[in-house]
Amino acid sequence: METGSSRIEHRGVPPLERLVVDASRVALLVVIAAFGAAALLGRTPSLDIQMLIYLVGMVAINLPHGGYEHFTNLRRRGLPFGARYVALYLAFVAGFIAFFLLAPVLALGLAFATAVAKGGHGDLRVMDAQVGSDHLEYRWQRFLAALVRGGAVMIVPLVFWTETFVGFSDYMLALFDPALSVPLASGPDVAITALGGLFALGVVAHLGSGLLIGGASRAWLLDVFETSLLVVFFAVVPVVVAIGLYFPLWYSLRQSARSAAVNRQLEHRDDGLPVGLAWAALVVGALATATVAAVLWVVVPNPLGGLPLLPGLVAFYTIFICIVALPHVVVGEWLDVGRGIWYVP
Ligand SMILES: CC1=C(/C=C/C(C)=C/C=C/C(C)=C/C=O)C(C)(C)CCC1
Repeated sequence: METGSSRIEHRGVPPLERLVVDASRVALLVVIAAFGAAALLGRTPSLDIQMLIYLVGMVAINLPHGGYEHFTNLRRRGLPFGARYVALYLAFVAGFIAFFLLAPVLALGLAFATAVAKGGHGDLRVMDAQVGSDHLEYRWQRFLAALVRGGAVMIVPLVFWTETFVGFSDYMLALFDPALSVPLASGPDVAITALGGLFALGVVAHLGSGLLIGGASRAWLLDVFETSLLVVFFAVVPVVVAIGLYFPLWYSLRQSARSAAVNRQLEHRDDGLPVGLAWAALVVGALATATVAAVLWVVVPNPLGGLPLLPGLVAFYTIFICIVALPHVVVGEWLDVGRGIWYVP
């Protein structure tokens, strides 16, 4: 089935959006160079600094962007639709919180899958809108592309930063029960090696099939570059910083470029809401998000996992963001068949 054509004319992409996409690539390159050089000099920043970078990147930059994405998705779509969307969203949030309380280890697996789905699916739509996806002709190719780009966010750091990855995963489980730990060793582990091997195979299958089907097109070459960039980024940059900078510097930047490109193509560029109402929608959204965090804090047995403040906050915030990110993907994209949060006309 033919699904993969780029739906926005790339030659006509206005410079600002192209600059923003370029900026996301440069940002990752700069971070790779900085942390690569620091590692060579034996001066990698302390874990405390890494956790601060994570919290600032995720709370101050990534979270507001998430609110903005819902706002741009829901505007002009009418009240009944918006109400259904919010109700479903809250149902998924409540369901995921309940899942964490009942089966924390499985729920943590779902949280990691959410990060993969959000990073991968979101990036696929950026390729459609900005980078080019002509080499992804079939649905299975698009699925593989999303799996590889999203997989880079979780599987590459699991392989290269195993101890920190497993350690923080245990911290996250400690919110629910301090005795729990992930069913993986912290050293070299068969399951981790197998997952890494499968991921490498996925990269080869994704880029190889793109080349066989579409030839060495500009879109394919850019895909090779960006996929390699993500893999190197998550291999070289310590995991806490890598994930803490990926979402603001890659995901949010590129989604804002995508939505700017899409808005430019839409007939009515204004949001159809009086200024006061747009403001109110954003404030209500922010308060609702804060309420989810407060509810989570109250229902979770140990909100900071009995840990010192910084690791406790990283663990709590990560569980929280995964809980609100799951419906972002499921309700905002998969169930919203008419448009979806990563809309590309
Ligand atoms: C595994 C792991 C982490 C997990 C991060 C995750 C799972 C982030 C998810 C973010 C999402 C879903 C953002 C959406 O906008 C940390 C805390 C970096 C610490 C190191 C190990």
